[in-house]
Amino acid sequence: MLEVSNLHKRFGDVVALDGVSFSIKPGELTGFVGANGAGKTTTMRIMMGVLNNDSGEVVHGGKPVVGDMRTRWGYMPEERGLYPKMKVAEQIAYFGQLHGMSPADAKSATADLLEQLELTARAKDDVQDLSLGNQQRVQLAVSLVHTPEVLVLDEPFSGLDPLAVDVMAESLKRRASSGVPVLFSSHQLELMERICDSVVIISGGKIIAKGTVEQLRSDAVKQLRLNVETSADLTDVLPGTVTRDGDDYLVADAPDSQAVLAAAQAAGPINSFGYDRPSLAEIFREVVAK
Ligand SMILES: Nc1ncnc2c1ncn2[C@@H]1O[C@H](COP(=O)(O)OP(=O)(O)OP(=O)(O)O)[C@@H](O)[C@H]1O
Repeated sequence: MLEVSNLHKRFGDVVALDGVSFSIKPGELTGFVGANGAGKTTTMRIMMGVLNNDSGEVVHGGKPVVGDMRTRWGYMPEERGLYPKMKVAEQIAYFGQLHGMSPADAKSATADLLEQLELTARAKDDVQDLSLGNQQRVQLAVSLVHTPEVLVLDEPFSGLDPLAVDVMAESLKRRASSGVPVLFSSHQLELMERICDSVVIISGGKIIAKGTVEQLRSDAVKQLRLNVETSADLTDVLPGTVTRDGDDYLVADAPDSQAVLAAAQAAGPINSFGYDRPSLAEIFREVVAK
């Protein structure tokens, strides 16, 4: 288990983090969501030890994380850090060796990653000659080459085309399912909803919601959505606060879902009936606006 516990960080008068706590289970792909300036990068930098916190701690496998315990972690920083004039394959293998791999292991891991990230044809090109999206794939390879036991990625999907997004998402899912805790930030909430096991939402330096996507969506359920085969108007017939969405009825504040079902059944055959679960983007807007 990777735990971030009660992190506090100020930059002068700015309170960047105000008691940030969350945990990621091994094997969980966790999305980190927040508006600009919410505190994602600051949290990730502290997790990786590139920025000092004022208080709080990061704990991995029950032990506080200090210094070179992160040698086996993988990180994609916000400020991408590749050598533009170095060749793609050489660069990935070089970073592998910096993490303690033998030249032969680094070379073989590099070949696997080039294949997986669809970069084999570019192996001998200088990084500076690649498109930004392909440079980002190289950056991902650099964070993965040493088979990290923890993976932290700051906006790995930004600026990628849909095909590159799929390649990267597949690669992160694969790492997570091999037992690695993976945390990545993104503003692409539909993507998060599609690929994440869980989500942490930060606002103004505080965690305001966390849980699996399913939990967050179920907890946020506020209304029923139903469609009934009838020409009658059921707005005043169904119990609760009733609105229309096309042919569907939306029922909020229902005293009891079974009472709504019974009233609908009395009006005609039911085409559909269920909870109207909000999307992650809707949940995000709602919790951040609170
Ligand atoms: N080095 C710094 N000096 C001063 N203030 C900083 C510094 N780094 C971050 N901050 C401030 O801390 C707060 C959190 O910033 P942070 O970069 O962590 O947000 P973020 O959620 O990553 O935002 P974005 O989505 O825009 O990348 C902001 O108010 C930011 O201006």
